[in-house]
Amino acid sequence: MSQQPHVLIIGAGAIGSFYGAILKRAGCTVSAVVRSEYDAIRDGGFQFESPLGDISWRPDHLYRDGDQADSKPDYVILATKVLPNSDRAALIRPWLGENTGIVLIQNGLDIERELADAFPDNPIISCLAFIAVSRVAPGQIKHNAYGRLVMGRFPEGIDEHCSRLRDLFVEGGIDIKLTEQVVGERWLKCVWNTPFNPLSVLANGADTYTILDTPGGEQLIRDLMAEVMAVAEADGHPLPAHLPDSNIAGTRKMPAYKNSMALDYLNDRPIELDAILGNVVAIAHRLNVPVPRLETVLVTLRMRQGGAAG
Ligand SMILES: NC(=O)C1=CN([C@@H]2O[C@H](COP(=O)(O)OP(=O)(O)OC[C@H]3O[C@@H](n4cnc5c(N)ncnc54)[C@H](OP(=O)(O)O)[C@@H]3O)[C@@H](O)[C@H]2O)C=CC1
Ligand SMILES: CC(C)(CO)C(=O)C(=O)O
Repeated sequence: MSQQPHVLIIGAGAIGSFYGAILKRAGCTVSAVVRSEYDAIRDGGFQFESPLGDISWRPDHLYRDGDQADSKPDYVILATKVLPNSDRAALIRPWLGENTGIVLIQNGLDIERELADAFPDNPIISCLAFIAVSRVAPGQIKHNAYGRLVMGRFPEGIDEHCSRLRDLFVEGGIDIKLTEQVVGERWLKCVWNTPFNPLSVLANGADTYTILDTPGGEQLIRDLMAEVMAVAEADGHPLPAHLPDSNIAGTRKMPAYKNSMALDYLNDRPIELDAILGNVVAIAHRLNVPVPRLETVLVTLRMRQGGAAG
């Protein structure tokens, strides 16, 4: 691999453009595939408001889609939303060389398998983002806080692709945790996302304080967390019993916050219902773990979507 890797971001929205900015600061060549915001980004690049300072940047190469693929980057970072109608393998395929690392910075559970099956010879680096960042206008991004990534090779382990990428992110100013057990880390994060994200949509785009402070709200969150933890344990990833307490205490310490699914709902965009909730319920069914509350939330949201997500 060359001194300064070439990184391609596919789906450079809030997350993709943020981590692209970090890799640009680390001296990488960073290119981007963008869809609806192509013209704005071609004209003005990615403009940031961020506590990190001015991290605005312009992609070295800008593409509309894989038909324009003219290189095989060292890493392809996929940062689209995980939606049922999006063929993620098709988005990546045109850009893959023999040794290209596939990096997923996306929420959800069991979201890697489809890509591991499609590209068995390429390393898959699975990442969890702990950050609050959102698009406010075409090409304009507001980074509110945080930025830490947890990453590891899927299905397990840490290899040289992970370590190299970790070094680059650290050089760019981001805190990274490398993990041997990235699936366990996905479960850990889902204990927060699986209750909070869908509930915020049922509650009409509610923020974290509204959810926790509505009478019965915190208890509902705790009950949903307990169901997620029971599925995680049955799937071979037991989680610490104090997790609901520490998650809730941590959430109360942050300012009132609207998660990414609440923002999608409020902006009339599709929500990642299957990746964040549906896949957890599917695993529960496979392993015979009762999850009545998670099922209720899932089915109600599917009704709301007119059955489209079913
Ligand atoms: N934002 C946050 O704070 C956090 C987000 N996450 C997760 O990160 C992932 C990305 O989220 P986020 O960045 O917020 O989402 P955004 O909606 O901001 O960005 C997604 C990007 O993907 C693009 N895209 C979708 N399909 C295609 C396609 N076929 N070709 C090219 N581009 C495409 C979208 O373009 P278009 O505008 O055309 O739709 C958009 O630019 C999600 O899984 C989310 O759950 C995790 C932690 C925090
Ligand atoms: C954990 C959190 C809230 C970080 O932004 C997230 O993953 C989301 O917004 O979906």
